[in-house]
Amino acid sequence: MALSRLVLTDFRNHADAVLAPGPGFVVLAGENGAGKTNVLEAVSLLAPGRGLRRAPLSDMARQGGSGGFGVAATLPDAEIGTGTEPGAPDRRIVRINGAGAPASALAERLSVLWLTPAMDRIFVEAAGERRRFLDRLTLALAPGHGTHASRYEAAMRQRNRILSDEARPDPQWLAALEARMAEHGAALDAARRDTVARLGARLADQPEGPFARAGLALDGWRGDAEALARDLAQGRPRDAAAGRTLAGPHRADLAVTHLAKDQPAGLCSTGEQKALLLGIVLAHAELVADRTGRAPILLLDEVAAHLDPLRRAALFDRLAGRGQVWMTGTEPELFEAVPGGATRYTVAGGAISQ
Ligand SMILES: Nc1ncnc2c1ncn2[C@@H]1O[C@H](COP(=O)(O)OP(=O)(O)OP(=O)(O)O)[C@@H](O)[C@H]1O
Repeated sequence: MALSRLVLTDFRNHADAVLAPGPGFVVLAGENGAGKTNVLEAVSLLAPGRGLRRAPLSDMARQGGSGGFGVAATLPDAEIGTGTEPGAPDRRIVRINGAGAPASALAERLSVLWLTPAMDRIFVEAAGERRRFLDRLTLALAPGHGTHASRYEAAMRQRNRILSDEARPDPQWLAALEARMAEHGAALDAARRDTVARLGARLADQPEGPFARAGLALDGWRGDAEALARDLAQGRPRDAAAGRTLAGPHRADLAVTHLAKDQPAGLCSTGEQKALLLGIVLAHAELVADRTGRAPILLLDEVAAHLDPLRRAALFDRLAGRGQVWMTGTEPELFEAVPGGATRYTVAGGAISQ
């Protein structure tokens, strides 16, 4: 799976950029603030969700531009695009082959996965970051995952509102919402467990190399739809008092262990944590490629700069021939060991040249 053409219109600091990358490595080099991460962010918006910065859409339209933005790409079998219109900076538009589509439909077209410097703290932050990471991994294996997540959350928001606002909430209304949460919540939980199990098995099979092997487990609520519906019904008074739903798959956490050291990832050094993340992402990319026949697009923001030359060469080796891999760095020299056939761009002040 690779983009053969990417067009940015008024996206961040790129007024009008057209890229025609090859199917393998795509290297973006340039000074701080040149607009390299912006290009990766644009690609990340071609998947469902808020992209790699999780920024509001209204931040993305170029200052001094039309007020809207566009990101369009050509895939082997489709033209896809997303953006906003000048008068509606918060409303996301998605098009597939020229027709309007929900953002969730993008997951059926391509998988995009990223590693950014902001993810360096994922193992010491609150569970939400790790859960989001796991959900992105899961989405690449189960495209319906995003729809289950949004339906679960929509039903939960309604239930929370009724429990907090109504003195005597209608039990039938609550039961209907809880049934919806149970259906989608159980599907969410099952898909996450499946991802953790498959990815865990793949990581366990790998030799201890330059990227640390991670052990994975899903912590938190577990059960089936029936159990979840029962737990929610019993938890009404508790949730009404708290003003939110205190138990369920929306509270799950991905527990990661450094296998060789038998240590929780949160206690590992920053470099070790980065190596764990990289190991998970690489194993996941291979798993997705084997299972779906299409390698995810990988966006590695400033990853090369944090690796010593040996690990850097090992990274390029491992990624060679595994689909489209976008990498950024301030120095072109960081990418000298990238095998031939890479598309190399220089980014400067929002202008991209080859
Ligand atoms: N909506 C916007 N309109 C115009 N420019 C923007 C917008 N949003 C961000 N920028 C600019 O984009 C630039 C940052 O780009 P980006 O994060 O891609 O840099 P980078 O090349 O990855 O840099 P670094 O190496 O420091 O990570 C900044 O100069 C910022 O001011």
